[in-house]
Amino acid sequence: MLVVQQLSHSFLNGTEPTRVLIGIDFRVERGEIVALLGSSGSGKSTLLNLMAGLMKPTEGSILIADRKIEKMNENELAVFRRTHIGFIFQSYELIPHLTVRENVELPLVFQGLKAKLRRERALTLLTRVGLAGKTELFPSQLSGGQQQRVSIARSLITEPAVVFADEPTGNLDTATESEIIDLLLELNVNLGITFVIVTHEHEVAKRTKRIIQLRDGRLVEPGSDPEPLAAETDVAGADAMGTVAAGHAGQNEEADSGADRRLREGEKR
Ligand SMILES: Nc1ncnc2c1ncn2[C@@H]1O[C@H](COP(=O)(O)OP(=O)(O)OP(=O)(O)O)[C@@H](O)[C@H]1O
Repeated sequence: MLVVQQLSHSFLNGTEPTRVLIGIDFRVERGEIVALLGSSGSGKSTLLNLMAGLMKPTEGSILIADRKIEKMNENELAVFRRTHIGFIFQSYELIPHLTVRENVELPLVFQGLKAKLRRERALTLLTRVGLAGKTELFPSQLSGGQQQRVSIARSLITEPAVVFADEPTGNLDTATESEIIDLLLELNVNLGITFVIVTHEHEVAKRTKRIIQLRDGRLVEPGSDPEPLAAETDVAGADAMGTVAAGHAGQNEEADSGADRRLREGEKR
């Protein structure tokens, strides 16, 4: 399903390569929900960027749905991300001048799906995440927790093989954080969605069935003492993944109607 094999990555700082990920090996099976836990600087964002194909690893391999991410070219990656990977960001990354429903429909516009079908699927998912009465509002009319529910519905609309949630509760208060994790767990159990939740918070990680912990670029062996983590938020990760949403703009030739065009233009702004 998701297989990370002997993954290492170095950044070139001046002439000296700095290794930030070293020999990472793990797999996430279909229908699993796992937390990728690590303190600031442990390498979470780098690993997420590699798994999403935003960077090529120095060594090793990543398979998602039996495709080798590091072997794909930019066009193949763009299509693969749109169809096989869902993203949930700390800062939601919703398009402000599109309605809640239009935001959720957006990934399907790029797949050329007919408006009626898109609408039906978006409404079904919005009902599923508890937003049946909010579909024609704009993101700014919703609370942070509700905006994150929209972003969760959007991440599921293409029925991706895996959903990467990058600090999904980083902007939320404790009670709302708990509700959002409840929703992810429920979607995992009842719809079989595969989630990888990237977090620096033990409280979030320990609610999942399995924790993959990173420390200084290496995986911590299960059973070893967890390291206390700094209470910092992962803005860098959300920013990096924001380029995924931005990367969609201009890649659509299939859409047909005025509504499609409005959605597309909305995303380019
Ligand atoms: N483009 C880059 N060039 C050089 N070094 C980098 C680059 N990006 C990240 N690093 C370094 O790689 C290490 C891991 O960074 P990364 O952002 O992956 O960690 P993180 O666990 O996501 O941290 P945070 O939670 O603070 O975002 C850090 O030491 C960081 O300074």
